[in-house]
Amino acid sequence: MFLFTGYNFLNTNKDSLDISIWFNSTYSNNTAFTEIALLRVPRLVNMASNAYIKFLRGSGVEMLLEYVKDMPKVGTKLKFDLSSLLGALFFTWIVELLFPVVLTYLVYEKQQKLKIMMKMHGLKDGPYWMITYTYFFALSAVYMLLFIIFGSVIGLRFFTANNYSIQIVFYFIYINLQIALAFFAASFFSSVKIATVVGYIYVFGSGLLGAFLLRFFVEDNSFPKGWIVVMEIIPGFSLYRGLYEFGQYAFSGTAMGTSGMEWTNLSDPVNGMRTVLIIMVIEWAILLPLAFYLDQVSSLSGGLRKRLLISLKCFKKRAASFRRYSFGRLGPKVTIEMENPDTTQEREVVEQLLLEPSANHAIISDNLTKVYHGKDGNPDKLAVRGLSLALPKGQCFGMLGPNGAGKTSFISMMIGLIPPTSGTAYVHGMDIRTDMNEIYTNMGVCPQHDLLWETLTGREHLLFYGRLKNLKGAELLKATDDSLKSVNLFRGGVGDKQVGKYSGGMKRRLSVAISLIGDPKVVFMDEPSTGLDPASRNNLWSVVKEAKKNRAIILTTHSMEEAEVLCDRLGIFVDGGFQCIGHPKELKARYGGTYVFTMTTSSEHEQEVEQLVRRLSPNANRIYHISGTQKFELPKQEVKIADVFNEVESAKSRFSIHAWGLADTTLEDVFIKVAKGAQAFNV
Ligand SMILES: Nc1ncnc2c1ncn2[C@@H]1O[C@H](COP(=O)(O)OP(=O)(O)OP(=O)(O)O)[C@@H](O)[C@H]1O
Repeated sequence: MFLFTGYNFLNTNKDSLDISIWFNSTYSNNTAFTEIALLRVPRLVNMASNAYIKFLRGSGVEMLLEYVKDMPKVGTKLKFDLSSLLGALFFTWIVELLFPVVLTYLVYEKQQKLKIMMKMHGLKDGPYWMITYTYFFALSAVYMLLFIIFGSVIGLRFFTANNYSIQIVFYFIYINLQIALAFFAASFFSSVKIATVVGYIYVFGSGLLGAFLLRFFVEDNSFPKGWIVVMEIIPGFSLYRGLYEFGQYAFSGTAMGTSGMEWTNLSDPVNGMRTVLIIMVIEWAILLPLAFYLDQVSSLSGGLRKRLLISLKCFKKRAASFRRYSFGRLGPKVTIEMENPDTTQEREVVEQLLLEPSANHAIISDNLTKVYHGKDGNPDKLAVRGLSLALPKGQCFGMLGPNGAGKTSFISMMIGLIPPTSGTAYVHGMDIRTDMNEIYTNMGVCPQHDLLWETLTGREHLLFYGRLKNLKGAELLKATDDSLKSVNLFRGGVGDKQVGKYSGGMKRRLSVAISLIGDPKVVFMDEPSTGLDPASRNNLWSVVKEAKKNRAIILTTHSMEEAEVLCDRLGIFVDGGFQCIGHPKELKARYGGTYVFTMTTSSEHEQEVEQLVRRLSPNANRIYHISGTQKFELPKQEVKIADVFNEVESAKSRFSIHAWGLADTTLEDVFIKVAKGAQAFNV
């Protein structure tokens, strides 16, 4: 830096010194500024004072105290733009704040399985990405626009000095890169909490490192420029560098009285903006397809794991479609000791259907198997053992089974939530391993746990899923109203309340309505009536009864009553396989060829009760006995109901009977018998 100074000694008599000093500065480098320092001029005054003393007292005299007096000057307004100095770090943080917002939203949809739910109802990957990307782009664009407008309105040179078109191009490219980065990062997270923490650490970390590390290297002329470019590959750093350049040009403009960055300045050797723009465009073009690909193959998405190698997938798809319906069963046959006759019969039907396809069958499960691989030294768990099932249209099939039997695992494979370990299933002839996207367009799902957006209303959910099922205009509005009415969410504007304010039962009914909207031909319902009060449950049953007329429904339930009311066929599922399959009445007849006789007396008459039962039925079997209450199974062929009444009447005259009853076998009795037989109650 050069300092030019002019002295005009106006009066130098013995009494007073009158002097004018002019000063100005240049920059050390005439290609562009490198640094700007505030000028300090007391030295000039001291030099003039020294010269005056020497003039009066001789050249040997020296003024002892130097630098004590500031330069007298006229009052000026300090032109100092704080934003230009602080800007880079502060504005990096402001711009980057959108990153954790986008990331958290994407991971939330994945964690809550909302994304897979949307896919299950027919939303394809392409439109999902386009809609989500456009939404975040619009959000970011509005945010950045307000950022520029606000900064300009309050007059910060950081915004007003630099050419607006450069700023707009820079922010446009950066927000695209930031969204692509969020999509990319979302593939690696399955927990919203962790994603949020990591997102904010990235924002603050990259800003601070940019300000204290990158900036240091940028300003150090000896640091290799190539390394700076490598560092700027990190999007937070490229953002920092761009904002740093805006700040530098705006601030130098302040000092020099010129404007900030113009397009022509992009070719300045010290201006890193052009490199940053190029890096960001290339990175965006790489990150976006990479994120899409990772989303497809990532198992963390909670969805069906796609084949990692696309070529392998294509090969398998071709092979599978070639084998479909021609080679019979796929996958290794699971050996099941002493397979029961119902299962064997169902397996044979499936094999026949694979050889001679029938358009009448909506669902064919062929030897479907699921093994959960044990982690941390735990053994593998065979959750579904080579399940074969053929379900014609218009039938509601019920899966009953104790907890942990494998019902949810079976449904999850059928709806694409988890991949089968071996075997497969066909939905209207389409393979669940390869054609899930096509299957989704004709499938309705009511999952075990409600997958709903807390902030949307019930009606909005139905409108959204209705649109996914290609309903439009008046047809969509009618279907939505009908759906809300059918599940009792129409009256009193309940359907227009946010789902976050719904009770558990209301959410359940909405989930059922969603599974049926758009007339899907195959519907899976996992414990649909869980948590419903009796009135709502009855209402739901009539909805399902109506719905099953022209579609195939598979439902899992723990309610025998529900199974009996709704299902045309039942399978009792124990320890990964069916123990029996049949119509509820048929199962009751088969497994329940007995009446259940119950009598409660005082304890001293228990013996007499047992004798009474033996007289009625010599082969009666006592199944329950506790403090005076006994329960017996009486083979139907040995017992006449009239005899039972006569015996009880005559017993009443001999001892006191507190209560008694005779009941036909219920489905619950069948269930307990079958499940007990399979020794499944150790779960
Ligand atoms: N992700 C998993 N990893 C390991 N084991 C699992 C996993 N999911 C389920 N299991 C095990 O597989 C078996 C079947 O579970 P599943 O949830 O399919 O049973 P379910 O019949 O639906 O039970 P419920 O009626 O309680 O919902 C259980 O023993 C369960 O512990």
